Amino acid sequence: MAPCYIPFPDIRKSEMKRLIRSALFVPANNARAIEKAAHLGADMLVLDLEDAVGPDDKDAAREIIAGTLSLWQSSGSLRAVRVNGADTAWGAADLRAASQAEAVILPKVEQVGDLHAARSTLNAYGSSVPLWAMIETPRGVLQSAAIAGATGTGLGGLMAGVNDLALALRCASDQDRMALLPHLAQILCAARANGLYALDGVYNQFRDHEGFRREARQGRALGFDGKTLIHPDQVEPTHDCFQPDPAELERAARIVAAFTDPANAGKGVINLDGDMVERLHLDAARALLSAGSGNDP
Ligand SMILES: CC(C)(COP(=O)(O)OP(=O)(O)OC[C@H]1O[C@@H](n2cnc3c(N)ncnc32)[C@H](O)[C@@H]1OP(=O)(O)O)[C@@H](O)C(=O)NCCC(=O)NCCSC(=O)C[C@H](O)C(=O)O
Ligand SMILES: [Mg+2]
Repeated sequence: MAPCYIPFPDIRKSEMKRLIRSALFVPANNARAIEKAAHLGADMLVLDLEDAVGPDDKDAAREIIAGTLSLWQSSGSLRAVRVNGADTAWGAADLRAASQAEAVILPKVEQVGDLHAARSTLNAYGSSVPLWAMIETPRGVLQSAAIAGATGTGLGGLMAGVNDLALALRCASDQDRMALLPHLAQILCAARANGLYALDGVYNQFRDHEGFRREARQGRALGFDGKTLIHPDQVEPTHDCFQPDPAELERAARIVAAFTDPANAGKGVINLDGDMVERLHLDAARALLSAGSGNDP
């Protein structure tokens, strides 16, 4: 399966970036899931050495990284490894073993120094693999602007870790995530300000398909590029949700047509069916249409 590329839907830039709507966590101690993951079409696969693996299995889990990366080579997915934190007994060895991946996910990033430390360790192994930071503690949320600004460390994106965050905040994660929304918005804003990917947190009730779709739509409305996932059933609905729907494309085409109309030549703002539409909306509409067509805006 070939990876999908679209222009990053950031209207300030027209660079081509890989589409990452779905990032599926796959426990490193689950051989069946690792094999199955290769055929699920997720945009990113994350071999998880951290929370999905108990302390007794950590060393064995690390041993299967190279084989898994090779098994996933033809999957078309971006192949990532989530390592244990640098403050654990396993973090340093994990980082070394993960240096051949296409992305390394660092859990519970709380300060810029966490990124610099990981980068210099990886550099010492000759690896320029991009880093992704999970923001999942109150300190991490408060520091998210500084963390996201450390793009010189090869930072590619931020992921919201809603389970750890809700636990640490002692807040509820039900009621449409009302208590988490300000923190999710802060993570999103930090990523957007620095041109990074931003992925929403996981949805634990993997048999509740309607609830999952509702939460995925909410994440998209917040501005996230995609969602982190825990189960194969969540891949397809995520892809459905995180791409422009026909109504959005149709409206974008009408905005472009309206500004192309000679009657509107030179206007900065127009009336389109009772909505005020500005030239910034024109730029966004062009970006959306070219994302749909796979061309540069
Ligand atoms: C949640 C699960 C334990 C459920 O597993 P299971 O009971 O096996 O579910 P199913 O019987 O419905 O599984 C159907 C088949 O799908 C395969 N499967 C299941 N999950 C995955 C997966 N993640 N990737 C690939 N394949 C998967 C099963 O093997 C079945 O296959 P088959 O036998 O052929 O039918 C399980 O889904 C699971 O372990 N999920 C991942 C959990 C995980 O990684 N957790 C840690 C990351 S989330 C996190 O930490 C977020 C963050 O840090 C935070 O703080 O929020
Ligand atoms: Mg976590």
